[in-house]
Amino acid sequence: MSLLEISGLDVHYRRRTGRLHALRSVSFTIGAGETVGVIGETGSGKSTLARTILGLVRPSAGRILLDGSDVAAFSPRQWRELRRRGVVQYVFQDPLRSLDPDLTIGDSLAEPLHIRGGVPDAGERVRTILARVRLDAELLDRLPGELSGGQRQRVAVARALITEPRLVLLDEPVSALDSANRVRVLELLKELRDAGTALMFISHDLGSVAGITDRVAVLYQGEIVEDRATRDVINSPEHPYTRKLIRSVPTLRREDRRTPEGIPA
Ligand SMILES: Nc1ncnc2c1ncn2[C@@H]1O[C@H](COP(=O)(O)OP(=O)(O)OP(=O)(O)O)[C@@H](O)[C@H]1O
Repeated sequence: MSLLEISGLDVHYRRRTGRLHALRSVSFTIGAGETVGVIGETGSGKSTLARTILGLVRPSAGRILLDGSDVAAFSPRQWRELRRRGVVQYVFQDPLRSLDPDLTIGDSLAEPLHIRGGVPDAGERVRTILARVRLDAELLDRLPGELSGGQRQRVAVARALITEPRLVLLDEPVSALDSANRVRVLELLKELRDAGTALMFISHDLGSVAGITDRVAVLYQGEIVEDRATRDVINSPEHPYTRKLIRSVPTLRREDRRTPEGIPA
């Protein structure tokens, strides 16, 4: 059974000018421990998909089976309970959105454990997770505003991991970082993947998810137009929109590759 199984998902937004059909009959799965990319240009519905999986947007139709439960039909109370268990976590592009500016890093990291309750060794877990993202324990007393952008994103990743989630949704997790920090955060996410956590990478840029994902789903105007192994999508894109996306990433273009190592795993 898949960890996440979405079928026939429709999302509408009400706007002054009428209803906007943001997701159209989206069906999509993520297996336990799988790493999947969702790519598409701005406005294609990527964040809407993530927000719907997190219970922040209510779908107008469809099913979202998370670990076997249909969360699309959950009441607010059931959602609170699900969040408390920390089965699904998320990391946004801007770490300041994931972190409370008035909480120290230590308190921010411990908060998901306190919300869940019954975790006696929270302090120890916080120090362990900080070491795992390779940050110094001296940062624990600082506020998010007193960290660099790269450090903040690593804290946001650590906070998402502290409840040992089975699925982490990552919305452009490295696009705001410089290249050194980008490499560090991607390495950390690869470790996570190798440890068996399922990851859903959202990005407008196929190039930034190609090296880390097993599969890629391409979202175009609210519809999934392609969903296959990353390597196949890059080597033989089926949809014209996917071909356009690939042409926009010079390092992925066939004619630019000189060695087999250039082909993303
Ligand atoms: N709360 C909202 N109310 C009304 N319309 C919305 C709302 N959120 C998103 N939309 C619209 O829904 C469509 C999909 O938006 P969404 O944010 O999911 O796209 P996206 O692919 O994540 O874009 P980006 O890459 O720019 O973040 C867009 O047309 C957007 O304007």
